[in-house]
Amino acid sequence: MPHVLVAGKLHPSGIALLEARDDITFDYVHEISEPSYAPLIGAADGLVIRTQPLSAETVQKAGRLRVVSRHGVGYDAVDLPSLNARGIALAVCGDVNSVSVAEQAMMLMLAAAKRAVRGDRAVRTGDWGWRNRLEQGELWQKRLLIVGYGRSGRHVARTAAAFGMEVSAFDPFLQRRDWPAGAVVPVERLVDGLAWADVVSIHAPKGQGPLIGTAELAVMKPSAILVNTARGGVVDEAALIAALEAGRLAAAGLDVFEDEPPAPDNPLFAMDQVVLSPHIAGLTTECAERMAVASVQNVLDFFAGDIDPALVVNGGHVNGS
Ligand SMILES: NC(=O)C1=CN([C@@H]2O[C@H](COP(=O)(O)OP(=O)(O)OC[C@H]3O[C@@H](n4cnc5c(N)ncnc54)[C@H](O)[C@@H]3O)[C@@H](O)[C@H]2O)C=CC1
Ligand SMILES: O=C(O)C(=O)COP(=O)(O)O
Repeated sequence: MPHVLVAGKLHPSGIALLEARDDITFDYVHEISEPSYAPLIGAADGLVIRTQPLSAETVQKAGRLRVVSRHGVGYDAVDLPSLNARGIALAVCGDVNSVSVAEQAMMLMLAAAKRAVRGDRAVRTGDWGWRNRLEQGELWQKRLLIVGYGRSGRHVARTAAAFGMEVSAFDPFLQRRDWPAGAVVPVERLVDGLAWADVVSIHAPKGQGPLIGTAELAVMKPSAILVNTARGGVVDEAALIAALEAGRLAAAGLDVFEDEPPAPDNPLFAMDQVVLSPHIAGLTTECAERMAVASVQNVLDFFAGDIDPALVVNGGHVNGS
């Protein structure tokens, strides 16, 4: 009988799918950290995992493991080479959280443009005169660059167009022929898009190094806003802090950080031109349920031999092929 390890807190609807099965056993570890689930990995044929690391060392202990299912889509914390070496499939949730991410990106964009943190503080501290300093701005007719034109980037593009924004996107991995028809103009060079944009929203996965560092921030307008709902590390956090401190960038909206949770002395905490959220872009009540159900269903489908191949990242390993 296949045994599933659920590593990290899941919406009860996902757990209910496992409880309903008498042909599956499972362990459930609420804590999101590798040391908390690693001791149980040896018994698992399937693993459902949140954003915590899955290291090569833990994969080595996973003698029976056949499938890893990400609750969510980003898999930068998973050691893919060690899964590939053992023929272990990695599945992601696909399109279940992109609407939620896009809403969060729009919320951060609006909150940064309207200087929501400063406005809130002004009311609470009796600084009513702040309203006439006119730091707050509009999104209407502003230029938005989307970096990474995949599932979440495309939802942001559609929503931003409805706000009256002019939208371009940078995605070097999308062929021109795959570029969806519509008003979104492809940008060939990231720096050209950054120099053009009033707002930049990041929707690309975390790779080897930061996509946006000192040099990229330097070409952005001093009035520009940066929004990151993708991953900490896609934007060089120290470079971002330096640009904000020096007034070379006007504002930022961040859902993700290089260290999560960020250290209490992170300079971003003292900046009220910055609006922050605790990696919740995909974690609305509705979306948490969709991700839990989808990630558990992916494991069940894998054992049944009928998982959607589009959801398996390292596709060649499905069903041991
Ligand atoms: N904050 C949160 O709660 C969430 C964060 N995420 C993050 O957002 C990322 C994107 O999610 P989706 O849109 O669903 O993924 P996706 O795979 O649909 O789209 C990502 C796009 O980025 C492009 N890309 C890859 N490398 C790039 C580069 N160097 N420059 C520009 N574009 C590049 C790809 O070609 C692809 O079109 C995930 O990898 C994940 O890290 C995703 C969901 C929730
Ligand atoms: O989908 C993603 O990549 C996320 O960041 C959300 O993942 P999580 O809810 O932390 O498992």
